[in-house]
Amino acid sequence: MTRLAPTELINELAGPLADWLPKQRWFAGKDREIRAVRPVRATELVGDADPGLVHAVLAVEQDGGGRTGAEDLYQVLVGRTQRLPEHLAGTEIGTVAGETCYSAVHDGDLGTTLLDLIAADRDVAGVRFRPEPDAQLYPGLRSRPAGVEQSNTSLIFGHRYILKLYRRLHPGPSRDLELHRALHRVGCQHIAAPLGSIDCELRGEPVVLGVLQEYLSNAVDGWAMANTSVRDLMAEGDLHADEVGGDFAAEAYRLGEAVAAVHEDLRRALGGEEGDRDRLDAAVDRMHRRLDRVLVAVPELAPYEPALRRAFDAVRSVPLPLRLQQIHGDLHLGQVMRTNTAWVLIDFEGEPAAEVAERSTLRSPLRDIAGMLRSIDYAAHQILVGDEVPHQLEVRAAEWTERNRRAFCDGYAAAGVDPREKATLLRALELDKAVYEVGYEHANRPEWLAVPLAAVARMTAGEECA
Ligand SMILES: Nc1ncnc2c1ncn2[C@@H]1O[C@H](COP(=O)(O)OP(=O)(O)O)[C@@H](O)[C@H]1O
Ligand SMILES: O=P(O)(O)O[C@H]1O[C@H](CO)[C@@H](O[C@H]2O[C@H](CO)[C@@H](O)[C@H](O)[C@H]2O)[C@H](O)[C@H]1O
Repeated sequence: MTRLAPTELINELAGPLADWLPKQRWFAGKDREIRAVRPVRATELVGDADPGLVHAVLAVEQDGGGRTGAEDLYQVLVGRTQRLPEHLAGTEIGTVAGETCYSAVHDGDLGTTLLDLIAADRDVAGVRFRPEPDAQLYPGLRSRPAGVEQSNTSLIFGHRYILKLYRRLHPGPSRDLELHRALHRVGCQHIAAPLGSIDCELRGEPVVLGVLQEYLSNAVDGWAMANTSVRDLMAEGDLHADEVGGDFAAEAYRLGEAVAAVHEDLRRALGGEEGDRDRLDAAVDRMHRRLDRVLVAVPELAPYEPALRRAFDAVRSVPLPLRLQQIHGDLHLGQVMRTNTAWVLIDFEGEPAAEVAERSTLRSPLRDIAGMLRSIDYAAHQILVGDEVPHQLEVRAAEWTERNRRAFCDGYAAAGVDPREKATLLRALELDKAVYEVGYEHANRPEWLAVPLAAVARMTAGEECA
């Protein structure tokens, strides 16, 4: 079988890729016209069989959004075949030189190739497939794509492994992999064990393309669990949060303990330092800048601006010392999973809004706590969005939130320092997160904008507003 060489294939496929990319959930530049798609590198992983498999890194040039000429890097896996099986029909990208090209992450047999290459510790033309030193891998398992595709694409292998393939690539070390490795080294019980990785060099720098992890096959994510509890409560409008079957407080307590343990493990593994007044001021300045940006996009936030700025400025005079260290950076209920035995934190990529280089700056652990407290508030209040809400249910939502936020802080305090002791900083961090959420919901889920806006209103109630 004579085939186009991989780079030639991707060059020929550039037009169809430009149509296909914006339809993918993980494609970050949906709002800007694509000017060009070029292969930065293309590697044949399966060449002598049908289907074949090509690994490619694309440079996608887009205009608009004030970033004219900006180029982003994306990872794609392209399957190529003479005859696309019916079950893969929806995955087609285009046809080139008589072969149908399709998104290979949907092909369970091609997924096996990735696992087998990691297990065999192979290099293929500069793409390095590595097992972690202590990993015992069983090759040969077929893959299936994880149901939820978000910023990246994850493949699940039986009940054993999950391989996260990063889509938008950022040359340089992967925070997600580095922190998982560091936590695993100190025996952290609240992460999924890292088992392998895929990387290559791009523009002279290493870039992590994928991370293989232990698959938590019996786990439920925290958002789903909290929602079940809230629904149970709402269905029983006359009962209090501690009287209904689905009470979440014991889980919120355990979650607090788990987050404290991960913070302690991060300190043991990677150290920390004491923040000074300058660092505190820089953090406050970042809060103000974020508020400036979000106010432009969402004028509904304007009435709360004076109270928000006061809450941020209050941080300038909080007593030192302030402990800084590596933290999760993007902690919310969707980033934690409950297995039969423990809460596990996933996805240590860091704060989505921050530049990649900035994400590894040492931060206050209170930032993670603020993220989780906001998430508990979200779980109770998003369920009421859009309906004429009976007062009774609003009271129930407030009770649920209060009960579970308290339980979470109690759990954290039992295993570490009580976050409520630093109330001024915690309040400012929560408000900063809520401002971020206002921007996020406005851009992504406008129907949920009311959730963080109402939270800002509640948290600043009683204060003089604009
Ligand atoms: N180790 C794991 N075991 C089981 N499911 C997982 C694991 N890691 C992630 N997931 C599932 O995959 C989803 C996406 O994972 P995540 O790392 O957050 O990827 P993304 O960067 O695309 O958001 C999670 O919400 C969770 O449902
Ligand atoms: O999933 P990511 O880590 O990329 O985070 C983004 O999406 C989150 C929504 O999935 C968003 O989280 C917000 O909504 C959650 C409920 O869906 C809630 O639990 C969080 O508290 C709230 O911040 C997150 O802000 C955004 O960065």
